[in-house]
Amino acid sequence: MSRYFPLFVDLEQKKIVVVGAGRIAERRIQTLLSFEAQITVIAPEASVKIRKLAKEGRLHWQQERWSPEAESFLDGSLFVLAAVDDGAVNKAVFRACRARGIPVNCSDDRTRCDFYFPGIAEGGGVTAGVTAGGTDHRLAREATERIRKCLAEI
Ligand SMILES: C[C@@]1(CC(=O)O)C2=NC(=C\c3[nH]c(c(CCC(=O)O)c3CC(=O)O)Cc3[nH]c(c(CC(=O)O)c3CCC(=O)O)/C=C3\N/C(=C\2)[C@@H](CCC(=O)O)[C@]3(C)CC(=O)O)/[C@H]1CCC(=O)O
Ligand SMILES: NC(=O)c1ccc[n+]([C@@H]2O[C@H](COP(=O)([O-])OP(=O)(O)OC[C@H]3O[C@@H](n4cnc5c(N)ncnc54)[C@H](O)[C@@H]3O)[C@@H](O)[C@H]2O)c1
Repeated sequence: MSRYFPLFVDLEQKKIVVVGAGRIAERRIQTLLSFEAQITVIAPEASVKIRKLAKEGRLHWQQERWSPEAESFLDGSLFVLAAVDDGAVNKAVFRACRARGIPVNCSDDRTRCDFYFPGIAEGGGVTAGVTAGGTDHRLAREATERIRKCLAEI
């Protein structure tokens, strides 16, 4: 696999579908909301925080399991995150996105990621996205923290 290119994208008003509403989905949704994305979550159960965001109208929670019928929710999305605690479901989401030409990230399998979710460091008017090339999330976290400290001094 070649190195992934760091692209900086305007997410304001862009539809993003997240399948799964647990710990990983919640962390990533909070990040994406801070970039003004329009989130649709598909999951039968959701974390307390995601339920609260849905109640406040800050995202749309489609309370159902992934199924072939749910595929219609993918239409018009800029990209999709699959963060279900069941590899078979993440794989099914991956296939549905590939069939539609929608970039997809499976949080349980680096080989099923058209893009990686980065560590994000911001400060002094700078936004940095950090990846260790998909091979080492601990290294990505450590580098992100170091860059955060660096940007705090700018
Ligand atoms: C950077 C960060 C962003 C974020 O997630 O926000 C991130 N992972 C983070 C944390 C983290 N990841 C994992 C744990 C729990 C285990 C532990 O504690 O060790 C924790 C800790 C936690 O969750 O606290 C496990 C894990 N991660 C991946 C797999 C699957 C695989 O490797 O195939 C598995 C095994 C899952 C399983 O076993 O089922 C895959 C990916 N994780 C990535 C990003 C992508 C690029 C990574 C890179 O650049 O190299 C990539 C490749 C794809 C993607 O998901 O985009 C964030 C750290 C920064 C921060 O916290 O600030
Ligand atoms: N990439 C990363 O950084 C990283 C880190 C840790 C774990 N993971 C992986 O991410 C995935 C999610 O982990 P988590 O800790 O958020 O899990 P979790 O148990 O907290 O949440 C799982 C979510 O999936 C939903 N779900 C279950 N079946 C579903 C279905 N059929 N259709 C739609 N939604 C369904 C549940 O309702 C729940 O909201 C796991 O595969 C885990 O291995 C990735």
